[in-house]
Amino acid sequence: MKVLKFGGTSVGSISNIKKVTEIIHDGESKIVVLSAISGSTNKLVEISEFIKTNQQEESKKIIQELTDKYLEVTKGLLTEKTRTEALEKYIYSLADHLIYLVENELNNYNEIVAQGELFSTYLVNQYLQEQGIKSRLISALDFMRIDKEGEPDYFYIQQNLSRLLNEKPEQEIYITQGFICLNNHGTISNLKRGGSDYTASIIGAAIRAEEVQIWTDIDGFHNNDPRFIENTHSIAQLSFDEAAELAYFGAKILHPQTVIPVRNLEIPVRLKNTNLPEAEGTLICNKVIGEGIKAIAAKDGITVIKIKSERMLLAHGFLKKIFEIFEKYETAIDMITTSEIAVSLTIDNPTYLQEITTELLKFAYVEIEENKTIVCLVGNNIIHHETTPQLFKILQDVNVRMIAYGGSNNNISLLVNTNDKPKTLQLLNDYIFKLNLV
Ligand SMILES: Nc1ncnc2c1ncn2[C@@H]1O[C@H](COP(=O)(O)OP(=O)(O)O)[C@@H](O)[C@H]1O
Ligand SMILES: N[C@@H](CC(=O)OP(=O)(O)O)C(=O)O
Repeated sequence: MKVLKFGGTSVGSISNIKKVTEIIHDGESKIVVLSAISGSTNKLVEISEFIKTNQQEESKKIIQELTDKYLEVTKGLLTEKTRTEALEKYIYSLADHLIYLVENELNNYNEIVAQGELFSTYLVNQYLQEQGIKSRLISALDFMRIDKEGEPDYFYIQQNLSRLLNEKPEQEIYITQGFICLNNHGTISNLKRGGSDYTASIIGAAIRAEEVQIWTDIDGFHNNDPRFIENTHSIAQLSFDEAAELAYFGAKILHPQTVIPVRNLEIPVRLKNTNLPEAEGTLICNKVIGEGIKAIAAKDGITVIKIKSERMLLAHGFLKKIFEIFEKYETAIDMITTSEIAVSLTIDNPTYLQEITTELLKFAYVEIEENKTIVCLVGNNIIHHETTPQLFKILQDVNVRMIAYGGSNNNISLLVNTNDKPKTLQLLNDYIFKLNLV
């Protein structure tokens, strides 16, 4: 069985839902994971933010926009009166519920942001059934659960998912929600923004799927960020390691954790374009093909912490002391460079920056630099490849704050000012891809 995930844009309009239907209605039994209609999770997050600050008028305006969008898609998609009425009733009671939360200042973020996926799956399932397709909606809240560390609870997921699949076998399509889950207390939670890809790969691992497919609005993984660079191209094949590095370092097309559940089970992940199903897309699997730089990605919102101490010189245990502080505040470090008297490291989550700084100040000088971007070059055995030294030519044109080279054979990372990101991506693109260095 395959698992097919369709993102927000794929379910974001009537015409796209019809394209999704054509793709999934091929006679084979499958699990279909859907995200919320594009833009709706952002609106739900805004509602939650406005509840926090008790901005009732603003919240109600967004609730109205969401209601209008949901009604528009429903009316444009469904033709049977009873189904349309059931959906309309659902939409109005969702609006009433959200207004109730607003008026009573009840900010349950997790419950609010879950509504996008709950609606899109309900709608698409009704549409498929109206088309006479054998489709069944199974709620992610009946099987998808994370433990207290936030990791998928595979035993629970497998048991419950197989029970639900066996309850009504012989469906062509089992639809479920991406992103949402239960936590270890059994209350509603989620897999973090963009987490529907992760849902698909967790399900893929749980059922030992033949393949996990991620359908979006572009024909696979591109060699550079298409939002900043023109004429990027799709990469036919990436190894799990290469894809994981690119996703972690900002390639938005894939949630960073997606490859984790499927890597050891060797379940391939295929990235496909809903608007161009015939395009090959990108196959992510265990095979490593070629050497050298395959793609560039960039991750914003990086903070540098420079820790300086005269006594660092020859002082063993200095780094241990630093790392223990980051461990205490559960803050991951992405890049690190050292000199005789200073250590610079980067974090992408500044939640505990103040607390970390206070503890570091007890034994060192600390400088903080914000608004940095990690630009990451990825490819098999990149650090040994003969063409890689070419990339250092760009250093004369860009202000590079830090370089990580050799931490892994597949990755070279450069830290630059976020303002310089487009220029850096373009320069690298010109040097590497236009000059055909790979
Ligand atoms: N290296 C890359 N390759 C392909 N797409 C990328 C890359 N980096 C960023 N993107 C962006 O990722 C988008 C798809 O991801 P996303 O918006 O999360 O889709 P969905 O809503 O379908 O989950 C593309 O439209 C593209 O702009
Ligand atoms: N709807 C959620 C989950 C998700 O994965 O969405 P998308 O597949 O559209 O990136 C979000 O916006 O974060």
